[in-house]
Amino acid sequence: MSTQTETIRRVTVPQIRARKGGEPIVSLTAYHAHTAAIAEKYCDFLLVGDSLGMVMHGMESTVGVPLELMIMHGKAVVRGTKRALVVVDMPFGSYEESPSQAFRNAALIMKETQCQAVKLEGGARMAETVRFLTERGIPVMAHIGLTPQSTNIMGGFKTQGREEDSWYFHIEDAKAVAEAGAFAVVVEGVVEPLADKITQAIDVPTIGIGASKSCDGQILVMEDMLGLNDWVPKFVKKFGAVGAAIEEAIAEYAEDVRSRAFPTPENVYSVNKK
Ligand SMILES: Nc1nc(=O)c2c([nH]1)NC[C@@H]1CN(c3ccc(C(=O)N[C@@H](CCC(=O)O)C(=O)O)cc3)CN21
Ligand SMILES: CC(C)C(=O)C(=O)O
Repeated sequence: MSTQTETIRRVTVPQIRARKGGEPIVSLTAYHAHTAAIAEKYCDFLLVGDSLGMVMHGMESTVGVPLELMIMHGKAVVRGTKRALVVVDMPFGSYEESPSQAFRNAALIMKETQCQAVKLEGGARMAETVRFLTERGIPVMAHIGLTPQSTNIMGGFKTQGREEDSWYFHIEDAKAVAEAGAFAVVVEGVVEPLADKITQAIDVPTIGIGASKSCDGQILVMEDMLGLNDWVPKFVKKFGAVGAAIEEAIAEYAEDVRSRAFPTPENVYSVNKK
């Protein structure tokens, strides 16, 4: 009898990179082991996004998210999955200072969580860091357009590229990170013709969120597309009504507790018969 167990291989970075111009790449954010296990049945990669600070922890932006929180949720998602590539976001303040700061924290994220790649925000200004990490064994997913960690500079979460004269800079950002070795680029919150131009300008996949179907793949915050959050950005399509389903179940539970309809005999332990 063979003692070898069948190993389920995770999707790899080169496999994602090779999907440029092919079948759209499917991805979602994931913050917990159980939802990640469901999502990986249908997704090519899962992102432990720093949006978790807002979605799970009630923060007003992603600026306050600590590295430890990213590591904690990264571990949960890696433990809960077998097949999907897992990317963990580098939080604000953990990588911008220097390439060596970025390497130290990215290596910590990878060692602690066993994820396959990290994501960081920024275009041309982060190209040197993207190259530094990639050359040292850390795959990097870049993130351009609307970069939420810069909310205090932008004065909110503002759609980018509404003025045509700004397109050049976004396209240069995409080229800079792709040439520096990023294996994919998240393009967030940009007008459709710009998303199209960015996708055509680089030879690695673009992963769109609020960036139209021109991109090589799509990502959404899982809670948004499930219909768990009341307010969602315009670019979200709600594919479910999970918030309503949770409320219905909790209301029924409360009613059953108050009327003593729950627990029922099936939910109660019995004494051993002598
Ligand atoms: N739940 C959730 N979903 C997300 O997609 C998400 C987060 N949180 N947190 C981190 C960032 C922030 N994101 C956001 C948040 C708000 C808008 C927003 O208010 N957009 C306006 C457009 C404003 C404009 O046109 O300038 C909208 O009406 O959709 C966009 C992206 C995307 N990310
Ligand atoms: C919205 C996605 C792309 C993200 O960066 C996040 O979840 O933090």
